[in-house]
This record gives sequence, structure tokens and C-alpha cells, in this order.
Amino acid sequence: MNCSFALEANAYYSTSFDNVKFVESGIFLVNEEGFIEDVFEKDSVEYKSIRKKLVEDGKLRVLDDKHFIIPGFIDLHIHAPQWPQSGSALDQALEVWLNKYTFPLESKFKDLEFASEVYTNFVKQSLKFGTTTAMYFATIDVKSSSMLAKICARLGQRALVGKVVMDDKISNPSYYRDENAKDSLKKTEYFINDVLAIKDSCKQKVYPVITPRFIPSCTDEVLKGLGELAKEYKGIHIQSHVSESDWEHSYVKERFGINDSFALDSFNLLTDRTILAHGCHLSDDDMKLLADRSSSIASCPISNAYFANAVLPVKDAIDKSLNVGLATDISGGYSPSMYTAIRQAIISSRMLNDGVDPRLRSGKRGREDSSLSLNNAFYLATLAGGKALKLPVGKLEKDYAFDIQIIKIDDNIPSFYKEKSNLDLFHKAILLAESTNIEEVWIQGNRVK
Ligand SMILES: O=c1[nH]c(=O)c2nc[nH]c2[nH]1
Repeated sequence: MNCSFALEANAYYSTSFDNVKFVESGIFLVNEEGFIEDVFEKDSVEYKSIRKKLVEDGKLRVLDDKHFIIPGFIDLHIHAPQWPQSGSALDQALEVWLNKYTFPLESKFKDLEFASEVYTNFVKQSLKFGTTTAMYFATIDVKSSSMLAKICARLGQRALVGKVVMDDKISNPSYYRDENAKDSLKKTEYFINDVLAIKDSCKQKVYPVITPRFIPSCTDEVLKGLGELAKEYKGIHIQSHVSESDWEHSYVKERFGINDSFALDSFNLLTDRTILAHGCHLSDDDMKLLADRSSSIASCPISNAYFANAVLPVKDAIDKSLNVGLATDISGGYSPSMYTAIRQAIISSRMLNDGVDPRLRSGKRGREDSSLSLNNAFYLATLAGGKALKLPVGKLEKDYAFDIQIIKIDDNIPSFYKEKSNLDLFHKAILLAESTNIEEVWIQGNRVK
């Protein structure tokens, strides 16, 4: 038995978009590399003998009925440098918010002391809320962007980090842009190699990401060059924003005469490791193209409520075989908690389903078959994230990383009667848990909270 320790616990995890599996007193064996070596359920033939041996070897930890485990969350879209302005300035349109608040803040990150303070503080917050894998936009500054990857490596979070590319002289302010396309490409390649050099320095790994901020920030020359870099660094992840608001969507249509997805594709930026935030204005053809390329959408339900002018029809996208994960989108989204993102994803989907204008008659107000269940939203936050990143995370089965949250059931999660089913308790916990209910967080077999 290649097992460094084992945990016996009640557990919940997604097996599909609709289904969450409950495992009663499962025994999860974890190997030296931090992967789940095996899982034994109570009804398996070996359960008793395995348990006995683990107890004899002093390797088994047993959680009581007041605790259960779930996979760590996968936050597919975070602007870490925007953490200082989280919860503020959200009453502006996207383009105003970017120019008035966001670019001035991000430009401060060439100050490495400031960057270190903010990034360390954010990564700790994110871990506190059970985010075990995080996909980050840093800033245009190479040194502090590499520093973010190093901080994640040190604090134990699995991270995918991008140096942001912004080279267009008209749409970006002079105080916050790369000098020109060549400069962007040189810095991006330097950044990729800097992060690749530390990728394996930690068990959970950190990864570089090619990161054109969004089409309005980038020249054709840089987008073309980034597509070429993506070919050269085979298997590298790519992230950007796509069809995110009326303004942004119209800008791209005017510039190229086509939607963002087709424009990104023309620069070879849609791969099976491309993750695009928002996508609220994707057409059916856009969704089909993204699905054909096996690219994924990071749904950002909180920031979409502020900036997007629309709700992403997640169910429709999934029906069209387009993978959709979930994200907090700090700081367009105000909360670092994926629990809050899950809750908003459900609420927004219900409002899309029923419609919101009472002057329209019921049945004419909304978009049928759009509501997400809690099981659906939990899938987005876990298994769909792993699928987007092509990493073995988000599920509690053999060969997946041992990335878990240990949830404590206390007065925040009322349980005065025997719940009708174990899923009832799970649903209540996901909707009501506070950060204090997340008692421990483990990533790749290491305890980080
Ligand atoms: O929510 C958003 N946050 C950003 O920082 C950003 N940049 C481009 N588009 C964006 N959308």
C-alpha cells in the first residue's frame, strides 16, 4: 500500500453536472505525492481489513459526524492586484471602472514591497475560503507577476499566473501599458520561463499563463505573437476576457466585424487550455466554436451582475458542450469566496429563468430552462474547473490530487432534525457556511489552513 496517511470521513463530490455523490465514512488513502491512491467505501469487501491495518500502522485519522469533506474549489478567474479595491467602486460601467480605478491601482505593482504585501494577503484569504486551485491575472509588471507565482508556491496554493499584456497605445493609459508589441512578447516569454523554472519547486505546482487582457487592450501584432508563443510553449494555458459587456462586445465587432471568439481564434488563441472570463454575450456560433476548440468559460456571476449587462446562460452553454467553470473575479466580483460565487450563480440563473420585469406576463419574462441547481453550481466550482485546466483536481477519486476542505457543522448550519437525505445537509452547508466552518484546507496532501 503506497499510502502516507489516510482519512476516514463523510464526503461529497460531483460526478457530473447534475449529480453529487455522498460517501459515508469513506477511507481516502493519500500517497507521498499528494494524490488519492485509493478510496474504500463502507460496502467494499476490503473495507474492514484495510481499516484495521491503517489503525495498526497509526496512519488513519477519523472525522466524526459533525464534519465532512468536499473537494477544494477551483477559482478560474481572479485579478489578484485588485484585492485592495474589493468591495468598492462597483457603481461604474466597466470601461469607467477600468480607467478610473483599476489601471491606477494595478500600475502600483511595480513597487515590489506593496505587491508582496497585497499578494500574500490575498492568497491567504483565498485559501481561507477553500480555494485550492486559482487562476490569476497579475499586472503588466514582470517581476511582481513572477512574485505572485512564488508566493502561491510558498503558501501551498496550486496557481496559474499570467503577466498581463496591454500594448495598445490608444486604449491603454501611458502610465500603464507595455512599450509596444515586441516589448510585450519579450516580457511574456521571460515571465513564462521564470515561472517554469519554479513550476516543480512545490508539490502542487505553479504554471505560467499567456494573458492578453482583452482584445481592446491589445494590438493585432501582439495577439498574433501571443498565438505563436502558445504554439511554441505547447500545453501552456491561455486566459483572457470574452464578449463580456455591451461596450466590449460592440468594440470588437466594430474593429474586426466578428465576435471576440472568432477574433481570438484567428490569432490561434483558442486551445483546449484556454479559459475565457464572462462570455455573457456569446452567440450560438461562438459557443459552438469554443466547444469545438475545447476551450472553457469562467463564469463570474457577481461581476457580471455589475458590468455585463446580461446573465450567462450556463445551462445553454453546457447543453452545447461548452465547458463552464466558476470564478470570483476579484474585484469586479467583491468576494474572494467561491461559496459566494456559487450562491450568486444560482440566484442569477433563477432571475434569468423567470425574468425580472413584472410588467411582462409570467412565461414571457424569462428564458426557460436556465435555472441552476445547487448541484449544478457546485459542479462548476469543482469538477468543471479541473476539466477547464486539464488538471486532476475537483473530485475525490483515485488519481485526483488530495485537495479538500474539512467542513464543520455548527450553529451556522442548522441541523435540528434528521435531514431527509444527506444531500439536504450538504445543500444547507454550501449555502450557509462561513469561513469559520471551513476548519481545514489541504492541497496536494499538505495542510494549508
Ligand atoms: O471584470 C473585469 N475586470 C477586469 O480587470 C477587466 N479587464 C478587462 N475586462 C475586465 N473585466
